[in-house]
Amino acid sequence: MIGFVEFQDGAQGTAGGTPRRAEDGQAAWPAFAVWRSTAADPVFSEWLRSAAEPDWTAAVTHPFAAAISGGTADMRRYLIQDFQFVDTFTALLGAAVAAADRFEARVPFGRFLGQTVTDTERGYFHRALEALGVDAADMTSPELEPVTVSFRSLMDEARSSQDYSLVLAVLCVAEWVYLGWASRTVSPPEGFLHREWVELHSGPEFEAWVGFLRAELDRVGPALGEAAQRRVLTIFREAVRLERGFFDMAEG
Ligand SMILES: Cc1ncc(CO)c(N)n1
Repeated sequence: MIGFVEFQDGAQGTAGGTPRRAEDGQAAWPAFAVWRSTAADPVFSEWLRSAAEPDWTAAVTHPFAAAISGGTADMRRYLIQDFQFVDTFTALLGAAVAAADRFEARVPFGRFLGQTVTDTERGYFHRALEALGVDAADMTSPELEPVTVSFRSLMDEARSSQDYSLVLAVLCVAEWVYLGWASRTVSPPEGFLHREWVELHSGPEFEAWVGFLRAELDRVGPALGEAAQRRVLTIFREAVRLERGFFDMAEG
């Protein structure tokens, strides 16, 4: 039994200020087999993404994300918390290498893990946190915001499930949402803090990476039974809600 439906998001039932609404119950969304017969773009990843509205659009058009693109966002709290997100995200990428159902699917995860997250992105974090004057303690073990705790719990649930479809769903949300806001950047911001963060999440290579994650969901999702498809939908929606909440948290 998968326990990610309920997770720590504070006594008020919010994550980063985004209320959970009763009408968000997954039963309201049609099954993939039904939805597919009338959808304009009838792929599994689009079934998931459209079920995650309005949080999806709220995340990719979030004022904090727009402020990163515009070079004005105060990155300090956001990057301190995100470094802790990335720690768990990296472990989840390792789970994807382990859980993928074939060699050719393991390769992009391994490549992204080794060449991007643990290399380019790690370097960015080290330079950025140093430039922001973040001390060693806040770099390695800061006080976690509630939304960071919730997001890490969700990723840990997916990782320990060792279920490829669930691991994939969470990874795909994180990367697709980031491609969404970063691609809206009109002109590169001047300072490296904002500019490199946009560059890490946009451009042809990152688009191909998100394209791979979507294609994997489109490949394995339709073959699942209806109950398993619903479990993917539930974790996908929770991840999108947390992406929105993470930007709310960053805004303060
Ligand atoms: C919260 C969050 N979501 C997604 C990404 C992109 O991996 C990130 N760095 N942080």
